[in-house]
Amino acid sequence: MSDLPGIVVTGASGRMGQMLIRLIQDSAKARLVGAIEREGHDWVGRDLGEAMGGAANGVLVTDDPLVAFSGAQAVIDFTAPDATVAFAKLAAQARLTHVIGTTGMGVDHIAALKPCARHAVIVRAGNMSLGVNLLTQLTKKVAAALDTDWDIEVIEAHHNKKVDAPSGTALMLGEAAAEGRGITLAEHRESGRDGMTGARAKGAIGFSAIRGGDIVGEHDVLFAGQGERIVLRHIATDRAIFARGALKAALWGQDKAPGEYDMLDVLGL
Ligand SMILES: NC(=O)C1=CN([C@@H]2O[C@H](COP(=O)(O)OP(=O)(O)OC[C@H]3O[C@@H](n4cnc5c(N)ncnc54)[C@H](O)[C@@H]3O)[C@@H](O)[C@H]2O)C=CC1
Ligand SMILES: O=C(O)C1=N[C@H](C(=O)O)C[C@H](O)C1
Repeated sequence: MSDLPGIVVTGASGRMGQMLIRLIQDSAKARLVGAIEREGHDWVGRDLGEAMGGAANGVLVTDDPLVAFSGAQAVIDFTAPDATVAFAKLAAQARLTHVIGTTGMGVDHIAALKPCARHAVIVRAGNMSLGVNLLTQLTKKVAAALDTDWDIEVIEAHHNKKVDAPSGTALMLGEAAAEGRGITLAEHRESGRDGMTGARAKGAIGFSAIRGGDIVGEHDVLFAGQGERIVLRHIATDRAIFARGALKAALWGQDKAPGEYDMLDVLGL
């Protein structure tokens, strides 16, 4: 039996699930000990390696988190909000580090994580990449330097299968801009313009979402002034950047006290 932390991946057949499984299998710092899919999914009960179109790897895909979590040290979860809350309760009982990449979480979902974080480490971020997390810091700094004569818009583009908008990353960037300005995003958020919207509210932080094709994820933070504009941009071309961040978070969490953390904590930014 290896001493390397054992990791479970939820949403194993998903875009991020498969990326994570490949990364962990190739890693010298962790081992893959479980794979979870939703009840009724045709991968459940199958060997994971074969389900992914390769050689058998001895990991059976299960829809039972209790089975998968026994003997694990961390779970990496890129699924859907309700599923993530259910996983958080079980991960807390098993004292596993829970890395949450799932976006589209509402206030109730986020509130439900609080009691879980009393028992286990939770690392949650709408974007696990180094580049985006650094961009949040730059956004905060620029927003702090400019007054409300500068309109702030977060523009994001993603593939045509994405189900939530604005993206988790866009919301992180919007929160960073709000923090820099010393306001709350909840009170100044403007999104979903259509029809006779009226003029832009001074001081609003706006969101625009593009969906199409296979775009991995692109984010601009636009500061639009009179006669000049500043654009801070991140372009993701490979989902591996998110998977690498998530694995880093799972390993980082192994010696931390229970609580809620984000990627700024993990990356030391
Ligand atoms: N934080 C970050 O860095 C990133 C976050 N994401 C987010 O991760 C989530 C997943 O993204 P994708 O992999 O592109 O989606 P996807 O749709 O390809 O995969 C989601 C998987 O979760 C599975 N699933 C749903 N409910 C489940 C349940 N109750 N139990 C087990 N499995 C369940 C689905 O069957 C599917 O295989 C989205 O919320 C997305 O926005 C995606 C990329 C990066
Ligand atoms: O759904 C995606 O694909 C992505 N989701 C995250 C988000 O909502 O920001 C991160 C990344 O942009 C890809």
